[in-house]
Amino acid sequence: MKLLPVVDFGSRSSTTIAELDAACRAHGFVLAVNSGISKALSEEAFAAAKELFAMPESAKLGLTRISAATNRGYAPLKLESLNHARGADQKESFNVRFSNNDLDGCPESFVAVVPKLLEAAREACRRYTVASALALGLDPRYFSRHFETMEQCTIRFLHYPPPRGESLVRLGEHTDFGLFTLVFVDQSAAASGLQLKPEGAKEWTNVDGSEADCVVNTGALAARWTNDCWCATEHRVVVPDSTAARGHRYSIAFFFDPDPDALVAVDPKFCASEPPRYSPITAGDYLSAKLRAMAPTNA
Ligand SMILES: O=C(O)CCC(=O)C(=O)O
Ligand SMILES: [Fe+2]
Repeated sequence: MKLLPVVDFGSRSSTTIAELDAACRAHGFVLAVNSGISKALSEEAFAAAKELFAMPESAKLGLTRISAATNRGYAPLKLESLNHARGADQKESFNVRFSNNDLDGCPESFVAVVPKLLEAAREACRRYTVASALALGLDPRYFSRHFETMEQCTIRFLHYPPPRGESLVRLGEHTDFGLFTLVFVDQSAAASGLQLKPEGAKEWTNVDGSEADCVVNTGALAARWTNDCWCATEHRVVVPDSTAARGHRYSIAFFFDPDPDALVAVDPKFCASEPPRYSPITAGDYLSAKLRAMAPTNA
């Protein structure tokens, strides 16, 4: 596969917009620069996340625990499964949202960086929603108007410890749920291990995001709005080589999910040659169902 295009989130040039559209139609993955989340801030966030995950097990188990209803807090190793057929994911994580975070027991550095990241995420959302609406030939506010409260957006800090002779798949194949996701990977990891498989492809392709701020991928709600013109492509995280197998991998995923009352219905623009593939659903109903399915007990 051709290397992923590097998209400048601040640019509205016709070349950038056309590259974004072409990549999202082909597989839904691009690399971003000028995302709104600076290098210094992502480095500060990784340092804080490493401190959080290095806390003793007993302290981590005392942190607020994630549930499908809140989607905030700590998920211990192997609690969740993005792909049930494959078993538990080899990761622990901590989620924050735009309000009602309970950071009791988290390191000071973590408590300090969360509000900065949330503010930067708001800017990243503004930049990318406008760029993607333009790329699709839609009104510039087509998506951004559904990110007023940002209450369904989530920042997820992830830690994948060295695998203990188990599966080399760290995170099972899945598609993301929302409009789009930004993934930052700690650059000290020898190789990222993030892979994507476009529909119909037989092989997995490595995603190398080292030249950019982060990787951006299209989520299922963008696919629904565009009648699959923009793809929500399967991706996963594997242990890419023996050096990585001894290492810890850290990433931070920003999930941009529209406000709960946003009605996601296929836009007529994408129904010229075929009927809508999806019935309308609110972003609230869609995301709740997905989060319940990912939870360990389906509760
Ligand atoms: O950790 C990563 O690099 C990817 C995470 C991811 O795809 C997800 O959490 O949905
Ligand atoms: Fe994902």
